[in-house]
Amino acid sequence: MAEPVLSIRDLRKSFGALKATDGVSLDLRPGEIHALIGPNGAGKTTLIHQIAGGITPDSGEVVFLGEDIGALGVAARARRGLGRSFQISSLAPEFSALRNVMLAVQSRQGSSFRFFRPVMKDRSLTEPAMAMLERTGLAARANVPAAELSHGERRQLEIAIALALGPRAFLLDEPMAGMGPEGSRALTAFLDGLRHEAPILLVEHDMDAVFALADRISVLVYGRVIATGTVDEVRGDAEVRRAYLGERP
Ligand SMILES: Nc1ncnc2c1ncn2[C@@H]1O[C@H](COP(=O)(O)OP(=O)(O)OP(=O)(O)O)[C@@H](O)[C@H]1O
Repeated sequence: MAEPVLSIRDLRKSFGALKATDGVSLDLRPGEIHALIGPNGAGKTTLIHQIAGGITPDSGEVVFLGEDIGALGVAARARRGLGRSFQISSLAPEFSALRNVMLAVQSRQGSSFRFFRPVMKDRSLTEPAMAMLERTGLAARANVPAAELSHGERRQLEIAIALALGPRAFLLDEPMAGMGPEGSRALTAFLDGLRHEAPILLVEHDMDAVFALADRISVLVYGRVIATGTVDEVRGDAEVRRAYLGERP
């Protein structure tokens, strides 16, 4: 089997007496969507932040592309190709959608000797940025300030920005949140194709999306992975049904 792109080994994080991450190990393999599901407060977001670098674990390892990245900060992990799109947006609201993506393209290219050229006329920035907006279905809204985009459009923009950074893996925390049924369907189709570009660790409450997309699912309950498997394996797992799926209407 191909080497995992991302490996988490025995990660632990407590907040006081609460074990938010209680010995979590999981892998993200090339080409896969690995969904992380679990009830509210199970520790999904805390885990994602430890992988991205925003929260320091008490112990355990995060290995990305064969390198232990535990000592690196958020920006250094992003530069290594850990792409993120979070519930909390990092867009520049007054800038157009295009300009927001251009900033990402620029940070990837490095910005030497750029200041002599008017940025919006710099085709080495506008063309790749436009291509990303086209891929995420936002090209027609390129000149609209991020602040005026709808919630769903901002999600598309965040993904365009993540793509512009040339990710080797994606961490997506509830990308479907706040999307209408139409938006969820469109985003599901988009993520379906994206896995071949970079594998995705997907935290998501929308079970239709999870069951449609996931190659594997890990179920987190009280900071522990109680099951990992294919959709069918996880749906048929008695402990999962009891702890999580069974309690849903
Ligand atoms: N900074 C913090 N200080 C103290 N407790 C925290 C902190 N961050 C998270 N927690 C607690 O850790 C547990 C896990 O929270 P987390 O947000 O990771 O869960 P989650 O699975 O992402 O939940 P949800 O599905 O509701 O987003 C919760 O009990 C939460 O209250």
